[in-house]
Amino acid sequence: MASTSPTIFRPPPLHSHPPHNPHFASASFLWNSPPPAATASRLRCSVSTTPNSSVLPAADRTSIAWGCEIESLESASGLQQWLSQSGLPPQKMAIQRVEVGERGLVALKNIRKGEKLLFVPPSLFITADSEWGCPEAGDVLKRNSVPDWPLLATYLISEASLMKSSRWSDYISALPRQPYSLLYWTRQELDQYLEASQIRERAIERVNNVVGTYNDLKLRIFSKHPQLFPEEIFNLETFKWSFGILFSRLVRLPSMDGRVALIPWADMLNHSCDVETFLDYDKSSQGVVFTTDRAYQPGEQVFISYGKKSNGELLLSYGFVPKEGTNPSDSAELRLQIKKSDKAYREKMDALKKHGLSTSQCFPLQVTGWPIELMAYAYLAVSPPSVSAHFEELAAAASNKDTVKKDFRFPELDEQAMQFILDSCELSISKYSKFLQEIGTMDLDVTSPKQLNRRVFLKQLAVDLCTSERRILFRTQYILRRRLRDLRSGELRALRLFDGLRNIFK
Ligand SMILES: C[S@@+](CC[C@H](N)C(=O)[O-])C[C@H]1O[C@@H](n2cnc3c(N)ncnc32)[C@H](O)[C@@H]1O
Repeated sequence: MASTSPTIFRPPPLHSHPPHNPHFASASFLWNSPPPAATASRLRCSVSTTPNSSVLPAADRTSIAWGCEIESLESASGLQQWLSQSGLPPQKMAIQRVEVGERGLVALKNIRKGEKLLFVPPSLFITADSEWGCPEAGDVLKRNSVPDWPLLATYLISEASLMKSSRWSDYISALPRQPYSLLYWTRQELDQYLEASQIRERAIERVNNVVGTYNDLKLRIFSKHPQLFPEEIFNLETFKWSFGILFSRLVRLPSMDGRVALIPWADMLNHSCDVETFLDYDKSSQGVVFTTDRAYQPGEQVFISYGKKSNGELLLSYGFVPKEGTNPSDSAELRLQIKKSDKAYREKMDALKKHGLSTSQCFPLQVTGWPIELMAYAYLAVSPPSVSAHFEELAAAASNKDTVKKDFRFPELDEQAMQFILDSCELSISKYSKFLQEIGTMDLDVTSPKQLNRRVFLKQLAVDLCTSERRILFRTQYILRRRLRDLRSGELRALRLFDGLRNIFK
């Protein structure tokens, strides 16, 4: 895919574990064509540049002027009323305060296993084709071929700024004013709390992409149409909000060719690692539905799955970490590095480069094992210069391209490769353990109770994430130690047998 823009929302790094469920969208957008010369149309939109400051408590003046505090159910009841007036059929669930996810959909009646629920009609979807309250702004973005994600981010801000005159006003009022997302962590918080986890780098990359996307839109479009996109409304703070909303609520609909959409009402469902059902468009009922994979009784919270995501990925996009040991899709990234002192360092680096890899590479570990790509990388790392003819083959196998043959075997390198992975694993465990020990004594150093609450909350998330990632590393360490022991005792037995035979022949 060619990009003419310096700002791209890069697809998530390629992993070799099974593809994630497609329904909750992952960010991936490219700006494909250069913007045509802007043709000034007659501008007649007016956006409210004086946010309703009465909505915000004094301490939050820098925050955005729409959305709600998630604990409040007032806007949720406004949302339910508007939805039923706008074509949402009667529901077996209602928005309530819940233990998992703060607000969620709770069963009002008995719900059977295998029942279809929701039936949100397409007229209630927000997509890249939705009509703009300010059509001129939408036209400018479309003329500039802005991809779906930044287009939707701008759309949300544009509609939010129209307040009551937007057709989505009741929906936007019920969106969280500050979505739980790593986008809201400062760089210092990311460095401090996620020091041991590879999610820190992904979060920094994501923040940079959002900032880059906003700067790009500003340079190419907003600055050329200041009447349509005033900076008081279209600024980094509001973009952080709209991207936070998209990361935590945008849905990819497999039955609509992977279209991405915000689906009011359906986006009130929280995630559970115990269910597998997901949102999709149902052609027969012409609406977004999901089919329950268990029964619910009145009063129980109803869940869907946001996809087979690790705890780190859930924290990154949705701002929560499931309880330790409850997520079968959990994984931890292990960094493997080829030492500069390696005699074949250059040759290995060149082979890796050819396949889009480098001499320092992360691979996902799960409690059930590790990918074949990691093993190939480890073989390459421990290969002596005498087997340089195989470097290219191993580098190709370490890349996660489906087309590459992966049936390599180097039994003579097995022990060294496993020891290499074990050493990297133990190094990583020591980083997690040091962090978890230090965070217990970390000074929260704040004066306001609001700040203190936030710190305690972030600290807990960091502890939960690091504990779950370290657990996977411990499991990997255990398996590797056992295999190495078996390998060594097998070799020892073979050696004893050989000695025995030699003695007989003597
Ligand atoms: C699609 S929205 C679901 C509705 C959301 N609870 C609300 O009140 O607007 C996704 C957000 O819900 C929360 N959430 C979803 N599943 C959760 C879970 N299992 N544990 C904690 N929070 C969860 C997170 O804040 C996440 O960013």
